[in-house]
Amino acid sequence: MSLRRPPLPRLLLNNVSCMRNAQQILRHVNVSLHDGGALVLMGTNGSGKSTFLRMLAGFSKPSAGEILWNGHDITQAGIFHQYKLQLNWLSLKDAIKDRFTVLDNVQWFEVLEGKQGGSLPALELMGLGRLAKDKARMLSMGQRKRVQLARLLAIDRPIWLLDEPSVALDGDGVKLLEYIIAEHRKKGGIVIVATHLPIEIEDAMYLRLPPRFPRRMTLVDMLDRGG
Ligand SMILES: Nc1ncnc2c1ncn2[C@@H]1O[C@H](COP(=O)(O)OP(=O)(O)OP(=O)(O)O)[C@@H](O)[C@H]1O
Repeated sequence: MSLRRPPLPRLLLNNVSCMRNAQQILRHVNVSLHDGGALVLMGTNGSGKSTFLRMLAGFSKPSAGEILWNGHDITQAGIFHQYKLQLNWLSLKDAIKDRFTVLDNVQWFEVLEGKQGGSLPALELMGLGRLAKDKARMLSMGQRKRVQLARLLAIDRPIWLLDEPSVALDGDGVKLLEYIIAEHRKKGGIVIVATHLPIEIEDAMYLRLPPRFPRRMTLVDMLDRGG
């Protein structure tokens, strides 16, 4: 009988902490993700969800602990070079150029990736096929978010880091988002989502980040008391 070692997690956060502006934002976070895994980050405003994603994207480094990809520390230059090619990052800043067409706004990302032919089908899946030739300045907020989601599909990298991906989406848009996340995971992709809004992701791990400051009385509390 051969004893096989369990596979390494694709991503492992080992006792990770993170400082910003000399303040401790994240403390002792431990997470392991295998192919097809999903993690949902929840927490109040300022609790550190975006900081968590930024650290995974390599924009900031852990102040303690380590982030391992295939068992290698992502902060090592040679490893980071390979690791960053695995990442697809969706943030509140959409990097959409208003002067260019909706299709161009997806296609450029695809071309930079050395790929072709995926942009129009991705826009069609997101319900924007009809607008592909229009200038991006015509888009509503929800449509801009759908363009960002079309980019995820056209670029097609394994690790998705999604910061508030459902903001501005209508009900159908959220269903589409949930669908593409599920399909991505079926192919072995990993999805990490920071969100305030409810999202259905089967068998996802949930990490609720603690508030960073004691909660003070707010206008909402006063209104509640008055009612
Ligand atoms: N560029 C920065 N420099 C220093 N501190 C920052 C910076 N950006 C954010 N912070 C601080 O880090 C903390 C966590 O911010 P972060 O954006 O990660 O929270 P969040 O959970 O994503 O919040 P939200 O729900 O409002 O998006 C906040 O207290 C914030 O003041």
